[in-house]
Amino acid sequence: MSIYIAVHFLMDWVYTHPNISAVVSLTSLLLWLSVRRPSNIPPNPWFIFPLVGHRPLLRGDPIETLRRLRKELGEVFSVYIDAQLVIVVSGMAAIREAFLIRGDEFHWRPNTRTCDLFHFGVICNSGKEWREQRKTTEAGIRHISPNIALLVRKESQQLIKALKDEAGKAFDPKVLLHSAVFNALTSVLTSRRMDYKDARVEKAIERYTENLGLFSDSKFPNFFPFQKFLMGDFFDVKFLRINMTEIHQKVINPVYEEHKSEFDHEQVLDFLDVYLREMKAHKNVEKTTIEEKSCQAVLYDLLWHGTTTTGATLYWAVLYILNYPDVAVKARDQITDYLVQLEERNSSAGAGDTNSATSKSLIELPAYFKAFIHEVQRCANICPLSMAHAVAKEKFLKGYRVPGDAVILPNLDSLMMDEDIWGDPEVFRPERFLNSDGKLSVPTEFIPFFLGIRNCPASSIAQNILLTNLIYILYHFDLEPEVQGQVPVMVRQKGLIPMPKDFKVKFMPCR
Ligand code: HEM
Repeated sequence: MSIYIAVHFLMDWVYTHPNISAVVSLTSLLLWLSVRRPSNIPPNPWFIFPLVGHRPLLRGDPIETLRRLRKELGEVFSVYIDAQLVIVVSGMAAIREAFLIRGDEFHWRPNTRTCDLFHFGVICNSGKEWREQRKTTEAGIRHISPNIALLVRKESQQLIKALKDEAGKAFDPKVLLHSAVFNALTSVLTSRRMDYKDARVEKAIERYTENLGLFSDSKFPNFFPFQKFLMGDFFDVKFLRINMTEIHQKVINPVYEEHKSEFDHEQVLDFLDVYLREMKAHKNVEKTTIEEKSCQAVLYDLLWHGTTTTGATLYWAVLYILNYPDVAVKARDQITDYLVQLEERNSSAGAGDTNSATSKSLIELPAYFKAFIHEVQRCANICPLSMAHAVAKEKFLKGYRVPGDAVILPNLDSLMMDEDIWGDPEVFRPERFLNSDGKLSVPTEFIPFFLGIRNCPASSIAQNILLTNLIYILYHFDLEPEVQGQVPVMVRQKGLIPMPKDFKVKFMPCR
């Protein structure tokens, strides 16, 4: 009887307040739409907040949360960030299946706002367009590979000079290390050297870092479907665009125009020359994306991603050297012996250049030093979620449905920091990469440059820059903390490329 009265009362109220009823019904429908989940998608935390999904769970340290969710939900799980379904793929078996064995299906990039902005280059492209850009990018990198070591070495010597200018002073080396990488990349890719004092270098680093922050920032509208229609710049999209335009105008376009006006078929020297040659070859090809704006966008991608990733790794390496002086001494002893041997070998062979640690094969480098670099990359773990992937249309992975509009994240953190693989993943211990004969031994799960058709196409350039700069830094300097006895703490900050908290260090020349 009481239910009958309540229903009757409700209907009466709806009848007399039609506007309020419509608003309440619409709001309820929207709330219901925002918490409903399609069937058979990978498991996700049962409680979902209306409109923001699982976003509140990811506040704090999102990587820590994903580690916990992996334990609770398994190797393929999902979370909702606002209205966007995000599928996280963890562990070697699932990562191999999706991105190596079925790489073609899982190579796509999601249709997010960020990818909209960057879609002419290689990083954010998919399908046929991506294949064209990727092929040309790989051809360009292959073409320059014989010269990489020499050019990188020259740039490293400039870095050592710049560090000697700061000798004995406590300073934050972040910008200088990123500039060193940026300069090495412009030199290798475009044959143009930029000086540390060139204002464009510092500006480019500043803009690249800001853009990375905007990408990483949780308020960025990638996952909010209605943001496109909002007025103003709530989500910093215009800010991101202005930054990109500035880098294009100050760095990319001038160097592109110079190359274009000087292009000589007979003298294809660097990456840009290779791209220009391909543009000529594709001149009469219908619907090709090998064109001017893509060339500029690819160069932007390489400089941006290359500088931020490799610069971050070097910054972490300096922090590890400060925190683990014994490891640094051991690595340096090996490097010193190695450089002496190389010098002797070169002088007995009559070679003019005796300082050419890296123009010789990097394979000859001492095992412990290489193990040190591997351990820096593992612990720095600078691409914990690699980059966002997608599928063109619905697929199944490990029995779960992967809808065409889902964002898919390869959880590289699940490999770099897995207790089952490393035993003590939180400990910095280069020896883990050495076998019982003292030779370098790298587990297959160590894939900082990812795997499959979408792996990092420039891992050889990145490794060269890392090894060469660290050889020279260890060889030329003792590193000391700003205040004797107070070593900077190793706190990981949030972000797409997690950086340590800013710190200061003294570079004390030892030769
Ligand atoms: C320590 C340094 C570096 C690390 C750890 C690193 C790691 C990665 C990873 C994990 C991916 C991801 C793939 C994905 O999930 O799609 C990637 C892609 C990429 N990397 Fe790197 N990278 C480094 C340095 C560089 C450098 C120096 C360059 C350029 C000179 C570069 C150019 C690229 C490009 C263009 C892609 C996109 C490839 C594609 O979408 O097909 N990387 N890198």
